[in-house]
Amino acid sequence: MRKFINPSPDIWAELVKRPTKNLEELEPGILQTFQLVQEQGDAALLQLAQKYDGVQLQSLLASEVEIAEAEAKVPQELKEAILQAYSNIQLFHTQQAEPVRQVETMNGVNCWRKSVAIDKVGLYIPGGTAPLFSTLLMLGVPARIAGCREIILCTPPAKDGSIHPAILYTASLLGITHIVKAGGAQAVAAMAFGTESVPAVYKIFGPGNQYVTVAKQLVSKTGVAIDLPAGPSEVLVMADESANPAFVAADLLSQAEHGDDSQVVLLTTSEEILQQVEQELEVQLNVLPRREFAAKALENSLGVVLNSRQSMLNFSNLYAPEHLILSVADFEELMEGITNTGSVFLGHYSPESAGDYASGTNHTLPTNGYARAYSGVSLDSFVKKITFQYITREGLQNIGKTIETMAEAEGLEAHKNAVSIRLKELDRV
Ligand SMILES: NC(=O)c1ccc[n+]([C@@H]2O[C@H](COP(=O)([O-])OP(=O)(O)OC[C@H]3O[C@@H](n4cnc5c(N)ncnc54)[C@H](O)[C@@H]3O)[C@@H](O)[C@H]2O)c1
Ligand SMILES: N[C@H](CO)Cc1c[nH]c[nH+]1
Ligand SMILES: [Zn+2]
Repeated sequence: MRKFINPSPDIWAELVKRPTKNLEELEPGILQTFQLVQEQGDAALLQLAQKYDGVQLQSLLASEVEIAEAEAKVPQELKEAILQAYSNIQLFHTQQAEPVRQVETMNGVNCWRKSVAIDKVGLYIPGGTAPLFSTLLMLGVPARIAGCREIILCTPPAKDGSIHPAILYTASLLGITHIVKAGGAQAVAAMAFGTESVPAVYKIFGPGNQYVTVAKQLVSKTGVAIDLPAGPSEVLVMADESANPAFVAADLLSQAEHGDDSQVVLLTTSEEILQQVEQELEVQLNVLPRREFAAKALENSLGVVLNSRQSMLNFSNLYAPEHLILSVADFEELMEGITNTGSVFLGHYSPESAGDYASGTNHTLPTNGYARAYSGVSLDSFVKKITFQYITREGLQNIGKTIETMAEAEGLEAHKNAVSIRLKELDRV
């Protein structure tokens, strides 16, 4: 962890930069992948599965037999946990549905907005180093609530060509049957452009490593929509003297273990807490199965002592972390000052893992500072909001003059005429 004691605000902008490669470095390789997929379709996906996932696939699609057999391979305890998480995520996201509200802006001028599902969506489920079936719940549940008709799932295959049974089991729960064994930029390209086995979709969802995230950003220039840039995981913890150093270290490690390009940040008003957390990190890191990823991520991470709660807040808002934990005694006031983050965890007993798996909130969240302007995935991500209006004869007489005046001032006579022609007819009757 890189340590800073009361760093001058002049260097904060430098400190909040993430350790990820930039777009320019990754772009040429990803554009080559796009071209290959566009030219060769399924053949390119098979070739790239061999190159990047080290597997020679017999088929790109998971078969009905593979999907059916997965259920028996998932332990009962895990099934129950998945069902509990499913239910909480469903409850939280169902409440996000907006009722249709008709507003009469003037007498006879009626406006309303309706949410309509995006017809064809593609879900990317990371699987490079860990099979994130929890991500399938985070994307599949709101897609189902929204009513998306066609759901395509892409996830990288394991070295033996299989897909983790928990991903297949979760897909079955969600009624998703079009499961493609493809990862990385090639999966994103397949869902954007279509191949023989992968129908092109209207919007691509899902987190992933830097290749996946940059690929999504690049395809979004070609007409397909994307949810948000959700790259390598991050957490920022603000800790005061009341924090438990072992809890804080555990929270930092929980995101550091995602990958060596993850970054975690500790902000504290106490040098002693920083030291204690560092000691705890060492103890807990050594027994983690994914300690190599976590150790690399920690090298890129920050421990910063600041002299006030307000400074912690200012730094955090500038950093705009994917996840923010307030490990402080009285979080209420601090909470009100938060402006930039994906998701907030309050107090000493709200670990970030709760949001990753089961509390109900969505874990697909903006990283790399994008939380300054983006929100995480929600039910809204899977719908379009279409506006409607119905103007009565009386309504047009009420609003007509306003439209005519504005159209004339913009020099758009045809716009004005569309109103005038009707008003003249109404004057005649
Ligand atoms: N922000 C969020 O909401 C969120 C949620 C969950 C996970 N994540 C992040 O998702 C990521 C998962 O990463 P992962 O790698 O385990 O799985 P992944 O599925 O995102 O990526 C694996 C794929 O990357 C491609 N790839 C790997 N090395 C490559 C190379 N050198 N060149 C080109 N392509 C290459 C391969 O095609 C491989 O199939 C982690 O960074 C994690 O932090 C983020
Ligand atoms: N922390 C990740 C989002 O950044 C989500 C996740 C899935 N599984 C465990 N964690
Ligand atoms: Zn996580």
